[in-house]
Amino acid sequence: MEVALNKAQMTAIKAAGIIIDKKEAQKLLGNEELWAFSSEDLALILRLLNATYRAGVPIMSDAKYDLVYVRELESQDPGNEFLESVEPEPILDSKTVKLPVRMLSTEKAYSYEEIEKWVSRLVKAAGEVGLALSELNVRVTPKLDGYAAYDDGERLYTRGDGVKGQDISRVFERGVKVVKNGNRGSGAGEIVIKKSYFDEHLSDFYENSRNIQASIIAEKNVDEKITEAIANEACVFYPFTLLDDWVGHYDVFLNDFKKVIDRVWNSVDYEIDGIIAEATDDVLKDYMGSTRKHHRWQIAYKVNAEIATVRVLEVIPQTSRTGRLTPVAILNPTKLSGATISRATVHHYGMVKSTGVGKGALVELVRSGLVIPKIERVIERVEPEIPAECPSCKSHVVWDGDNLFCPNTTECSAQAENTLIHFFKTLGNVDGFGPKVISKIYGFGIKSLHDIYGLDVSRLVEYGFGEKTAENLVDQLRASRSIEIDDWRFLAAFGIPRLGEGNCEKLLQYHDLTEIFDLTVSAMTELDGFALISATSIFEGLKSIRNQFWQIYGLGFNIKVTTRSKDAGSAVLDGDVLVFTGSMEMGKRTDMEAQAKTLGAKVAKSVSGNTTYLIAGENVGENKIYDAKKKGVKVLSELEYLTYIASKKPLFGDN
Ligand SMILES: NC(=O)c1ccc[n+]([C@@H]2O[C@H](COP(=O)([O-])OP(=O)(O)OC[C@H]3O[C@@H](n4cnc5c(N)ncnc54)[C@H](O)[C@@H]3O)[C@@H](O)[C@H]2O)c1
Ligand SMILES: [Zn+2]
Repeated sequence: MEVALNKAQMTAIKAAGIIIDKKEAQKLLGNEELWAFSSEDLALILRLLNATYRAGVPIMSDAKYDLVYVRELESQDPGNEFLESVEPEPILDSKTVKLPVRMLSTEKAYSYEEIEKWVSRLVKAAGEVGLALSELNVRVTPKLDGYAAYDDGERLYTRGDGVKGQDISRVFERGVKVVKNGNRGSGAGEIVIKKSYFDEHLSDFYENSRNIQASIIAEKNVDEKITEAIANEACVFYPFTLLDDWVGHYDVFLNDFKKVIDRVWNSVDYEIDGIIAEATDDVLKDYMGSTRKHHRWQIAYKVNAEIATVRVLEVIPQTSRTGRLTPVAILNPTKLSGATISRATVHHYGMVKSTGVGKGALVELVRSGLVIPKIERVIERVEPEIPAECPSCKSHVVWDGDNLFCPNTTECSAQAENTLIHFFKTLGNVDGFGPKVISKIYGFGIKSLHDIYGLDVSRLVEYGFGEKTAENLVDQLRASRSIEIDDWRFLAAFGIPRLGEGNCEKLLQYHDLTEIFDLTVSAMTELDGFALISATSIFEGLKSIRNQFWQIYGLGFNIKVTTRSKDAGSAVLDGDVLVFTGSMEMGKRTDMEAQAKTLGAKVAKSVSGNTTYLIAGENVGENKIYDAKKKGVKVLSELEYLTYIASKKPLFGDN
């Protein structure tokens, strides 16, 4: 196998303190005859893989890492240091600090039998510690596949090497919130990105969410798309205590294993890479303790992943609603984890070009659990075919970054049909207008939503639909207007770029549907969560659908209006940058900080030239005060601060 390491991967390897030159590293990684390696070399390869993975630029899938590489070292040298310790995270440009608690990895199980064995160890330990078996319960949660962190209320820490981590409190300063409006200080969790948001807004720009997590955590500036994702609460810190869970007796857990797993597996809209099962009894947990690598009372269950080598029959382009050409690889049908796979999408044409996926290429496919199969790597590349024209309208296609686009936004039938399909799919209240029906009526010249809503039974029969089907379709059109629909969903159905469901919901918290077409770009940027780039593109998008929108709106839909955000316009501390220090009389400092944020202030951890006020409670060192004053920052006592808020807050209004 050929492995070409890129610059980011080499940087990650160097940053992890591994001294190796690029050629040598490529040679090690390229040789798949693992049995021929010494255990030192295998451990070195694992360290290379780990360093790139933690930096957000992995070389291979987790499945292959776990099932091929780690397993090989386990069989050759089970006591190897690499296997016994927590796989280290890269050192960031931030302070290394001792962790308030040890943060460990988890033991892993890939089969029911391994879970059974773990449960029997719990049962044995329960006997030894005198816990009645009727009280032996298990908590099961989804295993979030994000970036591990620990929040003690003051700081946020990375896992580091499990004992010492790094202070990444800036993640909160960047606006990342605790999920579900949870409190600060709820312990271990993961920084994760909402899957649906990633697919809709980020997948064209980032290969995986790990790239994004890594840049949020690193010192470097995050780009606008990430800032927007943070503002939309699509990127959050998720403490494990807040996870929906299944808790029950160990017997039920074993007997209903599949049911429990299925339920937990589907309980969150975040990437997960398995489920976590753990004992709930504190005495038992204390008694069982941990190794240097994992807690004995906890285990991760991962669904067996499978890998297959497949020949590509051809790669065909498909034009999406936005004009982007998606490369679809048609494969020699192959059985993988119980399903027959005959196609897989490639990320974009840039990747087709760089990896050489085309007719006759040999690729490796991985399917892990319920995940859609992915082309893991290309074993034999070919000279790929890059389409010159749109498969639908034959327009000459153009590159934009890594993507090919059909520029014909007005007459490309693929774009138009997919736009119509998107409308009905987003409304989500009727299901008759899928790809087949849309494509058929489009062929008869029904090219707009307005045309569709003008259809009657006799016309549909003319187009070749049966009487029953035609009646049914007309009924559905009627139903789509009479069934109540949220205004944000209705707006999102028009498919304006950057105006997906999340942003529509946000926007309509501030303005009515009827007002948004008159919003200026600058008015939009003043709303929470709309940066300049998206505001501009939303403005253009709204302008371009304006007429069509009112035409459709005028047909009379049963629209439910979003309730206006209570604090719209009540950000009394807007523009203030506050730093709190010392112990407060009126409540916990963290609560005061949270309140200040809801009032629109930015809260920082240390005083800088940008700070508006330093709010000093009890027991604050002279130096701190002196320092702040020297920087020209005004110092307020707790009481002065509360008076300041009160003076800005309208007293009895609810606005
Ligand atoms: N692709 C690669 O090249 C590559 C390289 C290195 C590691 N990896 C992957 O990383 C894994 C090792 O990662 P790890 O050391 O983080 O160990 P792990 O996969 O066992 O995960 C342990 C972590 O799970 C997290 N977690 C998520 N949900 C949880 C929940 N509900 N309850 C409790 N904890 C939860 C915790 O933060 C904990 O630190 C490997 O098994 C492999 O899959 C891949
Ligand atoms: Zn086209």
